[in-house]
Amino acid sequence: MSGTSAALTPPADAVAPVRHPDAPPPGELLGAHYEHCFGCGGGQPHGLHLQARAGEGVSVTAEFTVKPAHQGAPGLAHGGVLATALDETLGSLNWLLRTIAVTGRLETDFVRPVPVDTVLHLDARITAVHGRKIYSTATGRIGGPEGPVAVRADALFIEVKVDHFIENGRPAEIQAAMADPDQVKRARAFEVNP
Ligand SMILES: CCCCCCCCCCCCCC(=O)SCCNC(=O)CCNC(=O)[C@H](O)C(C)(C)COP(=O)(O)OP(=O)(O)OC[C@H]1O[C@@H](n2cnc3c(N)ncnc32)[C@H](O)[C@@H]1OP(=O)(O)O
Repeated sequence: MSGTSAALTPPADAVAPVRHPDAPPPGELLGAHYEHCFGCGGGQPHGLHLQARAGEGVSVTAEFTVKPAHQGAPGLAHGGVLATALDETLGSLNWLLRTIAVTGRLETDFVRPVPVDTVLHLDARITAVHGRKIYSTATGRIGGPEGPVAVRADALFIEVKVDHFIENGRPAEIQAAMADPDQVKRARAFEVNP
């Protein structure tokens, strides 16, 4: 069963997404937006270590290998972990717009069970933009990039300013991030008109 709620259907006056002229070229790895991100950071031992790569237009591809730490049922990936993989891949699309945005809504279909050691091949693209609202869709396939769909999602991301993190994040991590020149550089790469 699948279906997209009205909140994830772009309004009639939504526009097509525009790839930023300084977006990484197709094929380039995007890298982690934050070292301690559970989805993409190298500093999380049990994280997903998901690696996203710029695609054509406003699209990305990504891979995530399911590890024993990601189990829900014996030998199978936890659904919340698979939703995280979709969320992270969809979030990385904002590199291509150079916009900072957070997930407002994520609707996920779990189509097939995903065993431990499986490589999940993810593919995501932005479908429309309406003001601060960014509409996107993703699939995760198993057995190869052209294999059967195991999970899919539609999402709505909402554009925010860097202040969103500064005002809401725990001060210790915010101060550490702001003191790290690499982190500041990565945050800038997301900003519109830096
Ligand atoms: C220094 C560190 C830098 C790090 C940089 C990289 C970070 C990247 C991280 C990526 C990590 C991976 C990704 C992650 O894990 S991101 C982490 C998970 N997400 C969050 O924590 C977000 C929590 N939510 C919020 O902060 C607020 O609710 C936001 C900011 C989203 C909106 O509150 P705000 O007060 O700003 O805006 P608004 O309420 O006026 O709404 C605006 C418009 O949006 C529409 N709307 C809103 N919500 C929904 C909804 N649920 N369904 C349908 N529609 C919704 C709303 O109707 C309105 O539409 P319209 O009336 O205009 O038509």
